[in-house]
Amino acid sequence: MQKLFDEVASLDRRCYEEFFLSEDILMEHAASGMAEYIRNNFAKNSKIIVVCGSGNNGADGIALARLLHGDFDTSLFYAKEPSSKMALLQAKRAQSVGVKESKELKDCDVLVDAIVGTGFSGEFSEELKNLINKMNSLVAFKIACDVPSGYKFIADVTLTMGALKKRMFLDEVKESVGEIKVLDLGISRDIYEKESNWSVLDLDDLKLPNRVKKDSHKGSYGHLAVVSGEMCGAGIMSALSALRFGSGLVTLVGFEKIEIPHCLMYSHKLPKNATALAIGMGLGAEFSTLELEKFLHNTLPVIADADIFYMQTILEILKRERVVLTPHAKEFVSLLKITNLADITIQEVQKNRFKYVEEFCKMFPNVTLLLKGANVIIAKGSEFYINPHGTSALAKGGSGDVLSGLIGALLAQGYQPLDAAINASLAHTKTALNYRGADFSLTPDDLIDGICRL
Ligand SMILES: NC(=O)C1=CN([C@@H]2O[C@H](COP(=O)(O)OP(=O)(O)OC[C@H]3O[C@@H](n4cnc5c(N)ncnc54)[C@H](OP(=O)(O)O)[C@@H]3O)[C@@H](O)[C@H]2O)[C@@H](O)CC1
Ligand SMILES: Nc1ncnc2c1ncn2[C@@H]1O[C@H](COP(=O)(O)OP(=O)(O)O)[C@@H](O)[C@H]1O
Ligand SMILES: [K+]
Repeated sequence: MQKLFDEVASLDRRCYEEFFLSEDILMEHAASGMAEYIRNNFAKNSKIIVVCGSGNNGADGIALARLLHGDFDTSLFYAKEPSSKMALLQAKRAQSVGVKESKELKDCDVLVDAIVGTGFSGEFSEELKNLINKMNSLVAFKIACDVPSGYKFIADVTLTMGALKKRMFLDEVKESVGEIKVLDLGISRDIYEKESNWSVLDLDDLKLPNRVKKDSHKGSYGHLAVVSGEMCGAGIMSALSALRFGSGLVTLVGFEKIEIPHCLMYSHKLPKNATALAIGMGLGAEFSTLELEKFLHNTLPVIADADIFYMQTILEILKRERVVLTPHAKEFVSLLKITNLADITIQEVQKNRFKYVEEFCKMFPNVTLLLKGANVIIAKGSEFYINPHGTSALAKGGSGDVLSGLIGALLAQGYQPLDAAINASLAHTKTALNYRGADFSLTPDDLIDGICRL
């Protein structure tokens, strides 16, 4: 798990004021970290172009060019003339050791974007927009210095300074950051960072529901009841996922007898020994509100998904002690509206995912919220996690039903809701990553099958 920060300027300030590390020392480490990455990954004399802006992000880039000069065919391209104190100093140093300046951009081995970093806000001029488009079109391995400039540069890797920034994990930013690596700034990252209630999950954080008890039987591993609605395939996929993820028993609950796989059970009533309930997937208009509420006359932990976010019944579910909600952005819009928290568009949610998740959790501190997307947010109370390991292979109808089944399985086996959501989400994305077929071909059945190889 790695911590996430809204801003790092205050962490830098602490370095100057409490650790007596100057801006120059920090910058030299930032540039050395980037140089080390290039030295480790590219042959001597490779052609490197560093595109620099006028501020300290540009200064990082100029320092990098100086460090590589002599061992690599390095040139500096000034998108804007240096203007910050450090950029002017770095330019003087680079010039005095003979770093070349280039007036045109061409294909190369490595293209470094050091136009702007975390100090930039606002809009680029047309000229800079065109320059970034040109950079994106070049054939080169692309490195973003600290952050991709304006999140418009499309990087293969972002070498970020000191700590991870939250903004890098917005869904739309996933398009531009590439792989993210954190560089130390002259002290260990553990000392550089402060406390944060936001973290990024690592795949290694996954704890599987491995069976350690020898003297056990199916009843030892819980019983998930999955409410089966109009689109019964959704419930079946959830139920099969739950069985694969260790739930001792899984029953589909509905009014109509449907064809189901032989490993599942079917009932018109909630089983007496159910230990968790999954509700919402493929629900459609199958049940009246009254009928739905019958399923909720108990204190079972609940995983609520999909259609339930458009129904008033969700307000009852929110009062429960153990509950996980798994909306995607559109369903979250409805949830925010029903709860009177906000009346906004999907675009507004996507631009402000962190803010609305925080507001929702403040209002419903008992609820575990999992907001789906390219980067999944999982939150409860004042604890916030991001799972960035999913890929667009998951962008297919039914992927979410599998996720709800995985969460249901862990709830049924006694996991606390936040742990259930975190571990199921990690299992979901790890299974997709393990898939060996073409990325467009992953089906919910492949996901369910892949659970057994975690
Ligand atoms: N703090 C530290 O010790 C450390 C800092 N570090 C590094 O510093 C970076 C932060 O540097 P920063 O604060 O100088 O800001 P930065 O991201 O370069 O952007 C500001 C520049 O943007 C420019 N600009 C503004 N509007 C613009 C526009 N529309 N279009 C184009 N340009 C525009 C503006 O130009 P001006 O208006 O002055 O002409 C100004 O010069 C950080 O990301 C990391 O890389 C590391 O070395 C670690 C140690
Ligand atoms: N581009 C993507 N990158 C990573 N994960 C994705 C992407 N698109 C979808 N997903 C994941 O796939 C799942 C889709 O769920 P959902 O939209 O509810 O689908 P459905 O209801 O059809 O099952 C979510 O877990 C989501 O985070
Ligand atoms: K940059």
